[in-house]
Amino acid sequence: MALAAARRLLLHAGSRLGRREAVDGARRFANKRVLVETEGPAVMKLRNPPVNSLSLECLTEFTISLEKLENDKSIRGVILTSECPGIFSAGLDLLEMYGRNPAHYAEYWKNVQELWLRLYTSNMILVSAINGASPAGGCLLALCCDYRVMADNPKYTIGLNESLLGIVAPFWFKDMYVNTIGHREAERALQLGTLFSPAEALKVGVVDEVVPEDQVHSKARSVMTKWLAIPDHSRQLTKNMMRKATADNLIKQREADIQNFTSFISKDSIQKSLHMYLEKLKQKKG
Ligand SMILES: CC/C=C\C/C=C\CCCC/C=C/C(=O)SCCNC(=O)CCNC(=O)[C@H](O)C(C)(C)COP(=O)(O)OP(=O)(O)OC[C@H]1O[C@@H](n2cnc3c(N)ncnc32)[C@H](O)[C@@H]1OP(=O)(O)O
Repeated sequence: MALAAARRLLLHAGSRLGRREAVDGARRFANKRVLVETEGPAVMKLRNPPVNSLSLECLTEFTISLEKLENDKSIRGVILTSECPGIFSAGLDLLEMYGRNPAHYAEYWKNVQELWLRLYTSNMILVSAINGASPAGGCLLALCCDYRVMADNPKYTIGLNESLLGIVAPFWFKDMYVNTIGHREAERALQLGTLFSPAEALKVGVVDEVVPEDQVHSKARSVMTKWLAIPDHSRQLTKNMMRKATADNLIKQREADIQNFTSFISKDSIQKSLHMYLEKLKQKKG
């Protein structure tokens, strides 16, 4: 209920902002954690500092922005990137999965599923400009895209590292990984929780291209131009043919997946692992 109300408020605020900024001549709309520019190729920028973690609010704003873009028939493609220096996205917000109650876990997971289904089955062309670290849920966002361009900076890593946290990537994360890099590579990377450097990610196929950091956005734009030259109807039908079975696999068991997540994440042993991981992140500083 609370989330539905927040969603209505955000949609309303979003459309108000949209109108005001359009009057200013800049075609863009924004909510607090997601900025969308629709001048030229549409660009969606995550801005949830310090690390673009996907909190419930961030997920909601992201989903709403995507919905608005989908509803605008003049927008055929979106570049997904980050406004946080050095970070694409740190993935799901660990604080949404630690020390909360089962109802919260269920609500959070429903929203993670919702964003994934919308992104993965989007009719728009999605290109990610990966300009920073992209672990776990950050990698998931990138994997939803039709093409991934990553900055050539060895400090940036990408991959599904869940097993390093003592948690397990859900079957639909795994399915998408397998679809992208093949069964053997996915099996190894998932068990080891591998975070790939840009060069390794390119080699294994997690990303499609690695370019110097200052060229990530221009490359993403030129990729978009190429993809926009393909007729929408044939490209969309082809995308749907490639992705539908994977999305349907979650759709047919969404409720069971929410139950699985809630009971798994509520376990004392899992909460303990998350606590240790969060402590490790804190200690990294000191
Ligand atoms: C049987 C199975 C059934 C169902 C499945 C069940 C459950 C499992 C599914 C769960 C799937 C999970 C997916 C995820 O995405 S989990 C999140 C994984 N993310 C990570 O591991 C990234 C962790 N972060 C980092 O490695 C670094 O922070 C990063 C991104 C490289 C940036 O480094 P740096 O710039 O040095 O910044 P800091 O580390 O100092 O971080 C700053 C600040 O942010 C906090 N923080 C970092 N990441 C997160 C996060 N993901 N969520 C929340 N908060 C995060 C960090 O703690 C610091 O906080 P502080 O208060 O100390 O300032």
